[in-house]
Amino acid sequence: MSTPGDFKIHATDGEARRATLTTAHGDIQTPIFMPVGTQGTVKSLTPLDLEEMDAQIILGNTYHLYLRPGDDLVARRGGLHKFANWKRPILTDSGGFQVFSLQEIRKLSEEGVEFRSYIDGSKHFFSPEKAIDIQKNLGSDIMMVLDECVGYGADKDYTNKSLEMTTRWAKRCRDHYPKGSGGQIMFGIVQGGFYKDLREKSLEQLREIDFEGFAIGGLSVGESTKEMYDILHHIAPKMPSDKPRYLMGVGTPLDLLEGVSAGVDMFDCVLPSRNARNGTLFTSQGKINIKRAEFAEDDSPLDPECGCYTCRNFTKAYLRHLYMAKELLSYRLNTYHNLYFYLDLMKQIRAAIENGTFAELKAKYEAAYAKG
Ligand SMILES: Nc1nc2cc3nc(NCCc4ccc(CCO)cc4)[nH]c3cc2c(=O)[nH]1
Ligand SMILES: [Zn+2]
Repeated sequence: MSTPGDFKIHATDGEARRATLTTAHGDIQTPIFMPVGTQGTVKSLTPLDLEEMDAQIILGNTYHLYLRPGDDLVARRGGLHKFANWKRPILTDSGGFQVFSLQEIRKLSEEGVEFRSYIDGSKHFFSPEKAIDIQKNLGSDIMMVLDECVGYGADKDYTNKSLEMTTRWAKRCRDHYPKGSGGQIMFGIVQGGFYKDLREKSLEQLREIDFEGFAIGGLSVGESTKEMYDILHHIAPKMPSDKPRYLMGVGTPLDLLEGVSAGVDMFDCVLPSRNARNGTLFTSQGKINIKRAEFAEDDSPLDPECGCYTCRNFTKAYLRHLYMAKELLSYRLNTYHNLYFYLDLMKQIRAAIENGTFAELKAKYEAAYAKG
């Protein structure tokens, strides 16, 4: 009988790992991409759509669900799985990043963070314990600790003090929900900004705490791709090799391939769903924007190599028309394709690690996406 948090590595190819992570709502095959369902829904898609494209796990958000409809309301309805009718695993972010990135007005102290609701301006306070209680109410399979994600360009002294508080908060989160006290598992979050020594310090402090997995936070915050990859390759291989490694908020198709090559197992990003809504679509030949006039009478599918519902049933001409007409179906068909593309890329990555051809797969996409 496997236990939530069990992590079994089946194959490696360089630093890349092919593994299985056990959660209370089923096993997850990694490397994995997690579609973002901030408010308990992946915008414009149904759970059936997500199951059809083999989404194994989706991401929800403590900050948003706490403010609306309320984590207590969700708990009274049996938790987020029941409320949203999603039977597979859910990971919830702790809200740290959202408070720091969405809120101008907020007060940070050792106790936690005070902020105002973006909905009605009411005042709220997240302590580490409160952030865990909300995730307990939501019933997510993987909980994230409350952390401070320092902004891009934060100086070394501030970054150092911040990571030390994030470690103290991480300990408080773990103590508030000890390992094995329920079916939900908990990940620590490595901070340290763009300072390699501080990244190592954050990791050394966190690995003392018994988390089922570790995330890399503080990236995808406005830095260049080179700066992200530099930190990524420095810290990912140093993270516990027997536990899942999750790179938060990342990224483009090339970022996913780079992350896997550095030893990362889990990813989430709003990019595929958000870009779908502005007509930017990912294909095996690179990125295209469907609103371009050249597609007005193009009767070919979006991506001839894609097996998704959108590519099997509609032409670029029709998808362009829907976009220009601001039809709701444009969101749905574009989102369906982009997420299918990301999930299929991860499926190709898993197979490539199993048969030792990951480098070739990475080179293929680097060529297709070279123009950025
Ligand atoms: N708890 C926690 N959560 C995080 C979430 C993050 N998400 C990101 N980046 C997402 C950035 C991002 C935002 C929007 C778009 C689409 C439009 O361009 C793409 C990426 N970085 C992140 C860092 C943290 C972090 O340290 N701690
Ligand atoms: Zn498609």
